[in-house]
Amino acid sequence: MSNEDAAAITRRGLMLVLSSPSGAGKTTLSRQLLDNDKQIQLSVSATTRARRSGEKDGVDYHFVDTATFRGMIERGEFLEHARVFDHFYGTPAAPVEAALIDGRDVLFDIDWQGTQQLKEKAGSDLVTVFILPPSTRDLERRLITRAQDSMEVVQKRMAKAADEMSHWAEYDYQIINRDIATSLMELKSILTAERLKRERQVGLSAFVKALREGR
Ligand SMILES: Nc1nc2c(ncn2[C@@H]2O[C@H](COP(=O)(O)OP(=O)(O)O)[C@@H](O)[C@H]2O)c(=O)[nH]1
Ligand SMILES: Nc1ncnc2c1ncn2[C@@H]1O[C@H](COP(=O)(O)OP(=O)(O)O)[C@@H](O)[C@H]1O
Repeated sequence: MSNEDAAAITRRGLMLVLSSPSGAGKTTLSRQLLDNDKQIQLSVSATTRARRSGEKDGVDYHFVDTATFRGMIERGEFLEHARVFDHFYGTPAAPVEAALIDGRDVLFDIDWQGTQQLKEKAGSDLVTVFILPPSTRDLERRLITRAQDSMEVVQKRMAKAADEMSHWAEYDYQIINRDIATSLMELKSILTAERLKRERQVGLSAFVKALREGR
């Protein structure tokens, strides 16, 4: 390797997990990060919940029925799966493995149960971020203005928010999502710093060796 190869230093892909109570803004942040950064791709989960308007099958989620979901569990197709709000959600393993081998990063929008399962499997490849709302009132307002769920579902999600937030300290980083542009900048900063970690830049020793030898 010569000095001109700095841009080609091989890097190990990382797994970036975003969790939050429903309505805190992780879908919005994920979409903006994915638009901004072509080195990271979304892990598209399978779910048994109904599709919301504006959501696309295969893009936001793979929308499946319960029998299909159970079949996927039985065939060992999930990296992790959990029950959230009376529905099943799971992360298909194959696309994640393919991306990481390729040195691409993967973004996960999953709950604390899934994060714990991934921690056991992925260890140091995992970077976890918890998104908090600025206040309870903002959280409720966001769930209502999203206008995608019935009032009953909104109430259910509010009731579960305290539970979900009790897991905040299990995450590496916490972002309070007041203003979306600031939160996006903070998230991008985390990703940039994590990518620069020595242990992720697996091609670095060869690069430095070449530098020291004047090649
Ligand atoms: N464990 C796990 N949780 C997931 C997965 N996909 C989504 N979730 C979580 O399920 C919860 C509900 O997601 P969703 O129905 O899209 O509602 P939203 O978060 O309010 O937009 C959120 O906390 C998601 O992070 C998954 O594959 N595994
Ligand atoms: N920083 C923010 N300020 C105001 N509204 C926000 C902010 N972040 C997200 N929202 C809005 O709040 C609602 C819920 O956000 P969403 O990303 O769907 O949350 P989650 O995926 O965490 O359930 C959406 O209508 C979104 O446009």
